[in-house]
Amino acid sequence: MSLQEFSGGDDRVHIAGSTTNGFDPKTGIYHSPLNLGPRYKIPAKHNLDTATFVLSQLPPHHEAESRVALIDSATNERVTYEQLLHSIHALASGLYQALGVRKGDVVFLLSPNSLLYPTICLAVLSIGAILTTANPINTESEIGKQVRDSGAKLAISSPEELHKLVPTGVPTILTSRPLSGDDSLTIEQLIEGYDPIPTELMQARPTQSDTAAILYSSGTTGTSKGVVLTHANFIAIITMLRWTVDETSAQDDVFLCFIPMFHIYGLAFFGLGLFCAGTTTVLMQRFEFNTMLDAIKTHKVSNIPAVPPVILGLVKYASKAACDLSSLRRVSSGAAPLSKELIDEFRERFPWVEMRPGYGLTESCGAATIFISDKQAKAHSASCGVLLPGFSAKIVDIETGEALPPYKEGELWLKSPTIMQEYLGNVESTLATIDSNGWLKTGDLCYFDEEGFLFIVDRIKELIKHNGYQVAPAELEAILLSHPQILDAAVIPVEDEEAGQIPMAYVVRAASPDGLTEDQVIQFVAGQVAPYKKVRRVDFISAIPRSPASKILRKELVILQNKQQTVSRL
Ligand SMILES: CC(C)(COP(=O)(O)OP(=O)(O)OC[C@H]1O[C@@H](n2cnc3c(N)ncnc32)[C@H](O)[C@@H]1OP(=O)(O)O)[C@@H](O)C(=O)NCCC(=O)NCCSC(=O)/C=C/c1ccc(O)cc1
Repeated sequence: MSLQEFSGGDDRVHIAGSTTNGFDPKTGIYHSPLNLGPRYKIPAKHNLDTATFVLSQLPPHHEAESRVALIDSATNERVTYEQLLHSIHALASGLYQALGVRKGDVVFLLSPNSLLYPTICLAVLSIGAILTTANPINTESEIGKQVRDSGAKLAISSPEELHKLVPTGVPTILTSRPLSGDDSLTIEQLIEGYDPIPTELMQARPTQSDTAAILYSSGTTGTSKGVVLTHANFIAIITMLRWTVDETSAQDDVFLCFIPMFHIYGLAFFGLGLFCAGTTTVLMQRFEFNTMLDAIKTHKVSNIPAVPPVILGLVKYASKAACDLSSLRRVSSGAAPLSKELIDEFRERFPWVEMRPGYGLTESCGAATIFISDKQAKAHSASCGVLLPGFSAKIVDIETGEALPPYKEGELWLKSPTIMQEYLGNVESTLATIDSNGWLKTGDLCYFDEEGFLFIVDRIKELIKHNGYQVAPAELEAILLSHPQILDAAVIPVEDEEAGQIPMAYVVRAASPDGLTEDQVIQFVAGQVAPYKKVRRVDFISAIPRSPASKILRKELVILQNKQQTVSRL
């Protein structure tokens, strides 16, 4: 969907910050009750890329010299806005001139969060190359699959993960020099060795309709899929983020980043978008609870985009630990469900901190809902806010396909200029996820109240959410079935207080009934997947329930599991 198509036809009167429900009973469509106002129009100019858009909004030169964009929480190293701008241009020039990276080439980035991460993202985007990112804890075979699927021409890797890229044969440069003294080319060398050349001098500039990134998500079905996001998608979400910072008076906040920038949540905030607002971010390379508490105190952190396990940790441990969280002003939450009980407990323990749950997907290029005021967030405690400006939604009856009014539960469908183009090379999944009118079927069971606040009830799609990361049961089942002693298998989510959910496998053993133990099954899967995807419990069963069409009836196994848990508690 182009921006031009999107901008037509909406003549309703919006009041910024208000929450009329925006529901049109004639069409069954919910419109955002918010608008961007005259200052923050999503740019319609076709010849515009994400990096140029972001860099045009950095603080002015006289401020950029001293204004700090990033601080490494471990080393206290700082990057000013001026240094950031210089590094991005120098790296873009190095990638273009020394390595011949051109518009449309896919660059695979494999690294934990680092001060250089945003520079790499913005440099890649500025020359029209396509960014694809991955979790550095993914296994060699998961990484190999993504390299092949995305068609990566070049990889950029942290030294620790290089060995996983070697078998792919893709030329790789390192983010920094390894301690071993390996003499591979590094990003640091490119930044030091190349003078910025104005991006306008480069041939074939990217436009809004070009692909900017391919981020891997499990989508509503099956295994990992490449979510194709355009520059138009990023420019739209960054415009909304910039607007959000103003609306919530967060310009002078000190942000803490531990959410990974290889996912859309971290990428949109910390890899790209927040620089437009001139804010300062304290960056943690790896998450560790006590290090986080120290960083909050040392750097007087005021704003944390977080995920539910971290909020649970704050509630359970921080209030008992001798730590100073007085600088905190706001904690938001995304990526996985946050219970009303936990939200209420958080507010009780940290009454000076605003708690703002949100909702978003990789397929919507990040956030789709927001709370503009704390008053609203408190009054609608189990909700994740109202639609962001420019978003429309439908609640669709799962049986009849009918668009439903407030308080009726159905599948949430979204439309906005941030919605992905497609799943890379997967027409079937794209057609199953985006309908012919551009509606994205989220796979989440939701309802709106009469004021336009969204409530997530359950997941229709069969994804497991472990620590805010997606785990696709089908991927684990395929691995289980490759074991010679496993006849059949199904994987379901089991609720877990700390991680949200853990993957549990039901396994039908082949021939010798005592041959295979729970631990052997767990180890077999653990050897092939990233740690967050590990099967953490196994139960043996005589047959997996399947529909006549042979589809696994996971709901039946979930009911069985719940019953077993109740029995074991008695
Ligand atoms: C901070 C968390 C919650 C916890 O970190 P952790 O404790 O280090 O755990 P990890 O999950 O990183 O690591 C899991 C496992 O990997 C292991 N590990 C760790 N680093 C290593 C290593 N380098 N080598 C090898 N093993 C290792 C680690 O030991 C552990 O192993 P195990 O004990 O077996 O579970 C971390 O899980 C985390 O950042 N989760 C968030 C994921 C996330 O951002 N998802 C977003 C998806 S996008 C989305 O949904 C968008 C929504 C959105 C919503 C609203 C909005 O407004 C906008 C957007």
